Amino acid sequence: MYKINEIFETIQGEASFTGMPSIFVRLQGCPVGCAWCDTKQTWETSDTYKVDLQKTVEKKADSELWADVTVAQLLALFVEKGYQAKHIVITGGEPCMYDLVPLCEGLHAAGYGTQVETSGTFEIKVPAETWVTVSPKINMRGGYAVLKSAMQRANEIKHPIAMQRHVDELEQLMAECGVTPKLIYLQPISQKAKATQLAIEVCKAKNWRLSVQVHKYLGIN
Ligand SMILES: C[S@@+](CC[C@H](N)C(=O)[O-])C[C@H]1O[C@@H](n2cnc3c(N)ncnc32)[C@H](O)[C@@H]1O
Ligand SMILES: Nc1nc2[nH]cc(C(=O)O)c2c(=O)[nH]1
Ligand code: SF4
Ligand SMILES: [Mg+2]
Repeated sequence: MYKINEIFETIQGEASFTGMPSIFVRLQGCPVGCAWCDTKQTWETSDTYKVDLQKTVEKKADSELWADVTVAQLLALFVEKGYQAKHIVITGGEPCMYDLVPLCEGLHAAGYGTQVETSGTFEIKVPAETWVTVSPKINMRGGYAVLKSAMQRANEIKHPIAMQRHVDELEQLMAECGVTPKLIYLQPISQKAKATQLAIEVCKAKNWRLSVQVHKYLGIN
């Protein structure tokens, strides 16, 4: 069983898979507490907010309602909804609070590809084929050993920034971990003009990439 906050089909709006039709599976629960988090409704897993799967699918606005769902139920739902996307983005909340191997293996067996969005604060339990996007939450939780193994497993790094300090922290983390990722994205926090300008300048200077949360500019999920 996985606690699910919402499921929807959309266009991936961040990092390497930007533009890819995707089914998003947003898991409930995150103890990390980033001040600028855009999905705070996923933090709590209190039973008070437990509902049926159908209610999480019908959501018109963000809410803390969540449902317990099996992999088989999820696959049946994708068919029932007529979703065409073959790329599944597992996000949250913090999806790596869960063992994602059964979920990803079930999805792969049904012909889907998988991507996981994680903060690197929990051990990443996914099959080798899963694309892992690490958005490292530095000094937040989980400790250095966990974050280091996440940095080593990452297929891409996506780092939200608003000020130079955030860039410095990322560089220090990569140096300490001894990793030089091929794909490093800077993502301006909350479409702020100053953050966007800084991200553009740093990307040019360091030959990194920009990720601008395209879905927010389009006003879609
Ligand atoms: C909501 S998080 C969920 C997955 C996981 N907990 C994580 O932090 O990677 C998905 C992505 O959105 C980023 N994010 C969250 N709030 C943001 C904001 N206000 N502006 C830009 N990116 C944000 C996170 O850093 C992460 O890359
Ligand atoms: N379109 C779209 N792309 C996304 N990429 C990462 C998202 C997330 O919330 O993890 C997200 C999201 O919520 N919507
Ligand atoms: S780790 Fe991800 S979901 Fe959790 S508070 Fe930070 S951005 Fe939000
Ligand atoms: Mg989002």
